Amino acid sequence: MGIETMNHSVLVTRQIPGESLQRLREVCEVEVWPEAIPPSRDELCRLVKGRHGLLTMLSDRIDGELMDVAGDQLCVVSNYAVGFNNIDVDAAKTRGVAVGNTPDVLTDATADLAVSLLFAASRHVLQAGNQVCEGEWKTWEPTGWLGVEPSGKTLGIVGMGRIGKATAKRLVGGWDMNLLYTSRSDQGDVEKELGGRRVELDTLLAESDFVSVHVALTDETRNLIDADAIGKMKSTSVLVNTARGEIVDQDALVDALNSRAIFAAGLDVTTPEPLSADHALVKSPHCVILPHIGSATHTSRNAMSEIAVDNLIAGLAGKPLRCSVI
Ligand SMILES: NC(=O)C1=CN([C@@H]2O[C@H](COP(=O)(O)OP(=O)(O)OC[C@H]3O[C@@H](n4cnc5c(N)ncnc54)[C@H](OP(=O)(O)O)[C@@H]3O)[C@@H](O)[C@H]2O)C=CC1
Ligand SMILES: O=CC(=O)O
Repeated sequence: MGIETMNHSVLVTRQIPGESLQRLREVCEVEVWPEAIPPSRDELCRLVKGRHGLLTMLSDRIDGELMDVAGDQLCVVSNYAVGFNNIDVDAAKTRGVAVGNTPDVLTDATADLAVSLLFAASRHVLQAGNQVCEGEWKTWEPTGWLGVEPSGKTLGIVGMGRIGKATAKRLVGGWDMNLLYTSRSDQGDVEKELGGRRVELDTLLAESDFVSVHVALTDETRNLIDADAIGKMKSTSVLVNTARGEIVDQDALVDALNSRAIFAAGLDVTTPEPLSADHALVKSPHCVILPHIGSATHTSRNAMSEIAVDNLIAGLAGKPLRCSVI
């Protein structure tokens, strides 16, 4: 494979962890964007020209225009993520460009983070901790920092995919929660294992004490959790989103948190990313926001590097990708 691809040129849009880039350098010419901040659109357009392969991130918009700028020789785009809403897959299909992602290896890490956010939001973990850091911890207060508990309550999983299932497994098994979920596809195995019930979104929102969002971002799921949807939630409920910011209407969420229409929210994803420090959600005492760190463990990120590089090498050689989204 090395001989066939040796004169191929690949752009990697950020440094990635692990040793896998070394493998890539053995089979083709590699340029890695050296900075932590992603290349601008103009920079990306300049950098993709003449490349055979791209190893991209969520913040890189890979559309038909960019593929055309790259040129006809482009044969593979390998996304360093399981989500691939930043890539125009139809445009890639039309141009015969293979598209890969990194599923499974980040499922546990992301489900762990969803559970962490659920607890952080339910128990004011961030805000209470900040009180200590700011020297404002005066005394033990019988009525201070009162939160809500998941044990024995109802969990609503929006999108019973890999991460949705892993999150449900943790919370049903560990905290004895009752499970409701939405899914387009039949999930008989989940119901057998976890005893859940598949329901319409409206029912899930109305009956759940904790709602965790795990659908992929598509045209159908953009703003799925809008003002109307949030309006159906219980005033004591907690919303967690580790999927994509665009799935939740943030203005509606701000209103709901400010008016105490829901109890709290925990977000690993926002629109835009990064969210400015003066955004109402960041300021809200009822919201915990993390900087999109769902898959950020050594194990997951190293494994994602391996898959992303395997995808790229296979695509350059015209072979089926290890994990293809097309
Ligand atoms: N915060 C982070 O760092 C991370 C975030 N993510 C996000 O989590 C998402 C889920 O990942 P993963 O569980 O591995 O993916 P899966 O593909 O296993 O699950 C995606 C789910 O989305 C549902 N879905 C897809 N399209 C639609 C639609 N149009 N309408 C309704 N439901 C839809 C699928 O439903 P069905 O089964 O019916 O097709 C499925 O349940 C990723 O797409 C990504 O955005 C992932 C990893 C890390
Ligand atoms: O958001 C991360 C991903 O892998 O998708």
